Amino acid sequence: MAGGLHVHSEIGELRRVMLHRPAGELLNLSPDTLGPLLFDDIPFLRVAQEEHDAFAGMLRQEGVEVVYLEDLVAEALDAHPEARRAFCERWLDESGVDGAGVRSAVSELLDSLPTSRALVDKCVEGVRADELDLTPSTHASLADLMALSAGRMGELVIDPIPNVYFTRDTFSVIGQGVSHNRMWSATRRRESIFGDFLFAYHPDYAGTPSWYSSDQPYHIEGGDILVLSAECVGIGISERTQAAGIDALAKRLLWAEPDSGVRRVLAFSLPHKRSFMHLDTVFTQADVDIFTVHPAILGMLTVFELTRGARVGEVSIRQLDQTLDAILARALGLDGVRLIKCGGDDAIAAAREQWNDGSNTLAVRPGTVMVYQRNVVTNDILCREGLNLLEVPSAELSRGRGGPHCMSMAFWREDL
Ligand SMILES: NC(=[NH2+])NCCC[C@H](N)C(=O)O
Repeated sequence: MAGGLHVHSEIGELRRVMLHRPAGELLNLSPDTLGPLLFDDIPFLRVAQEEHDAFAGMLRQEGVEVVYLEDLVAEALDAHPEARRAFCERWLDESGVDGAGVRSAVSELLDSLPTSRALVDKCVEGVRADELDLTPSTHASLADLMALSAGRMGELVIDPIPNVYFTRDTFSVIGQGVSHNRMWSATRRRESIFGDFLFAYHPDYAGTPSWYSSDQPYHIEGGDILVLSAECVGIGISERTQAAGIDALAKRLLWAEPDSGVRRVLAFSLPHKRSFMHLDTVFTQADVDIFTVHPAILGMLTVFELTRGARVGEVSIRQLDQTLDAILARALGLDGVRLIKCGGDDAIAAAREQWNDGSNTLAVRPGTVMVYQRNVVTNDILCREGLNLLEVPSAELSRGRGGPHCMSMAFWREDL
């Protein structure tokens, strides 16, 4: 296995995966900022890190190479020191620092950091006013004064980016290329900077074909993208992923030069609400012919198929009227697939365990899946259906509203 990317399924033997270890950014969450920062509670960092280390350790135990986003971005900046300034400027531009005085104080803080890795960590963590070296020029404008009046109480001048540990979402590996996604929420938009610099400058990843770029106008989030096979990609039309974004991504995948290999995009229309946040929160693939699903979506998904149109660059669209299992079976070239319901037939367990990502499984190979330990009802059912479960401790990680699939981006899977 060389550098680069190779993902043609959701379940082929996982060889390399990218994570982010949650860190100081979670300490910069406060009750007042939880809503806009897309958290429902404040995780206890030390335990969240222990759980995350357990997750990474279990992956390694299965023979998977674990790489960390923060290391890759730092390596990219080390390989191209001239890119460090552009990286800082873009992060400052997108961080909403309007006053020139505060901006230059933050810039100095960034410049004082000894390593690229410390820089990346700081950018994720956010900046408190009491970390800045304040001079008279820092108070030169109204914008500076307003930014700092909060700061006197030790508050944040720049918000943290606490959702980085959901590495599934900001860019998506499809085949040998990558979709640089434009995120739906303001809090997650700066995450794109990391992927953009990684794929521009990292020695192992520069030159990777791009299927979508984060400066396009329509949002797409990676949790909505499932690589069902080398020829077929499933994408959720959701609160997070706009239909127009899928039009653009599908067109590129279907007609890209060099060829992406994708011949069919299935678009699944989801209700626009938080419990159905992404396609991977309502179903994920666990084995060649097994999916775990949120029972509430059965019978209510509208599915469209996008394929090459008659002329170069054209896309033809048709609505599929079969049931979800029939659509998935056809997409995978199988006679049938089994859909295992999160929570079984118990509506309360289904809703509760769904909320804690009960159907957000990460396959390390066909039939062996990582799941959150806390979803005992669903896990019991998955076991009885013959799946091999690797249970990730999840009391704290789950507070960010994402499970093993959301917390990982597959970089390399063996072909099935
Ligand atoms: N692929 C996923 N389901 N990711 C979950 C992301 C959770 C995160 N708090 C957000 O709201 O964006």
